[in-house]
Amino acid sequence: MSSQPRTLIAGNWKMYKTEGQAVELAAGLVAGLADALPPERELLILPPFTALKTVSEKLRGRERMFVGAQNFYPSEEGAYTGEIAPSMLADAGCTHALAGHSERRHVIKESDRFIAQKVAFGLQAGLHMILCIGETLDQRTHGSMENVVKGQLRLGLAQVNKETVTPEQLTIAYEPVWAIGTGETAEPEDILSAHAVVRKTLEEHFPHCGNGIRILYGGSVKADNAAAILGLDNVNGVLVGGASLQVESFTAIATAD
Ligand SMILES: O=C[C@H](O)COP(=O)(O)O
Repeated sequence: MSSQPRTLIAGNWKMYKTEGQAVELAAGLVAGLADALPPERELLILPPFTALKTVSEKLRGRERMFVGAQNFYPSEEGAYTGEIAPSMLADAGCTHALAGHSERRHVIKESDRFIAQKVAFGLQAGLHMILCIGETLDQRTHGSMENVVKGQLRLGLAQVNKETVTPEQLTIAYEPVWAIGTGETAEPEDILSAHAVVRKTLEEHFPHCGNGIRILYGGSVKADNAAAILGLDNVNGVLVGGASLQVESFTAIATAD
């Protein structure tokens, strides 16, 4: 890529917020960030399914503000009780989606193969895909961070068309499982070393565009550590959970400098 990609500030609301609460939060973010979001940044909100449409309506017409889905099923339509298709997400105003979040890997037990299907299907359906990867505490203490990160990346990207994919379509989020929702943020050197592994693997996997694909950090990002994290090499944004659930903290993260 010739120009620097915009920094992505993403808020994953997980299974929080009723529709009314979600719209109130979205309205607060729009009011707080309409004039304050720095020009080189983009904001992405990932609400629960029931609030996608109304949150999208709140953000409609706002520059550099997007709505995404936390999950979907990789099929156009069909007898998949309880699931949702990318076309339905697009209909609700979604432009982005997650795949491989640690809670889906470890709680729902999604496999690397299924995650890979979602990444490829989501891209074909026109969604900007965010592939989440990251090691557990046990894997880290056994010195396996690098192998886990490389493996999840290679497997998760295995079905992506290497010739046609662009940095405008794909983002990676590195989220060490031990730092998610624990208040324990990775140290700068942990983030630097993991993101360097991700970058090198991306450059090997996608020789024509691996250097331009954004890499987000996620795991206990807060208003008081966001600026330092966003200033690190190979950190092109953050994926925020708990601190994205309040207007004040998420606004502070989105404007942190
Ligand atoms: O998707 C977001 C991550 O799971 C991080 O969550 P957290 O900021 O609550 O640690």
